[in-house]
Amino acid sequence: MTTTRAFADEAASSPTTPIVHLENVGKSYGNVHALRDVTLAVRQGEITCVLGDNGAGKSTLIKIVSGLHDYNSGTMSVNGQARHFSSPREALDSGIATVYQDLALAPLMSVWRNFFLGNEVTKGPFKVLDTATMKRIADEELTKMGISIPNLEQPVGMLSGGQRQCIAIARAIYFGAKVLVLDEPTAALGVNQSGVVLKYIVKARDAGLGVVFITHNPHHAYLVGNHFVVLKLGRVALDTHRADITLEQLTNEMAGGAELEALSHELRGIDAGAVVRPTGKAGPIESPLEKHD
Ligand SMILES: Nc1ncnc2c1ncn2[C@@H]1O[C@H](COP(=O)(O)OP(=O)(O)OP(=O)(O)O)[C@@H](O)[C@H]1O
Repeated sequence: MTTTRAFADEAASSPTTPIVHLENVGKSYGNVHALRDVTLAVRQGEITCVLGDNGAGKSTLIKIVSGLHDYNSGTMSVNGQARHFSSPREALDSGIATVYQDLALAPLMSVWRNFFLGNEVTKGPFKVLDTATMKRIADEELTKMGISIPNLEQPVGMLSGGQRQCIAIARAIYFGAKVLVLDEPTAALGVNQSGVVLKYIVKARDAGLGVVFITHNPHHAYLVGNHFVVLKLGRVALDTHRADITLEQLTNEMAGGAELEALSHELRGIDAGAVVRPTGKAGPIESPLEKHD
């Protein structure tokens, strides 16, 4: 039967050593510098929120940590050992599980099949799929996490986006992830579903995992985060802990307080209510249905 994955470097970690530590990491795509001198410590039992606007470098950071891309400079250590992953499988074997927003699960497969996808339980000399065991474990594990899915035979494509994220999180925890990287898990969700997903992010943290929560939403980050890192144009613009920042300050940092001030200065004098017609003259827009003699 499939058991929890073993981690070769586990003994090297201590509660104070970051599980994943990026130090002055840089990544370029040709002459585009996606990341420069990025330092980030991910610790067990903490939710590290990585925030940033479009193009800040969040996806590039995920790709490095999850083994999709290598970095060009600096160091990434996992449990105290410098690593260059050459595949996502290597990252997974080191305990780093990444849940992507859209690619978390296979939509046409059932809940229990998805739970075991890539880690199927087999039995006997011919390695026949042990369906009964997989269904039982999936049911037990989802129940343990408080995830209520009435029918595990249902294709996951029929579930809500929030439920799919929760199943992917439960699966990563069951298969022994030490670090859970979540790529904008609440970006496509409404308020209620976001709340459910945030609850399971906290459960993952409370189960002792180091969670990396990538988001551009400071409100979601502040609801659950212990540690906040804001990326801007590939650099770390802020690295702070919950005790040292308020939601208002974090929101302001994300909104680019200084940039917004400069923009509002530039926009002063522009009449936001004005309508510019194709002729260039301001005035009310004529309805296309209006009759002209
Ligand atoms: N494969 C690539 N080739 C060239 N440039 C890239 C590539 N991937 C990303 N970039 C560039 O690197 C920078 C960082 O991009 P990245 O996708 O990491 O940012 P992001 O914070 O995830 O943005 P978004 O929220 O829009 O996805 C951007 O300038 C982007 O155009």
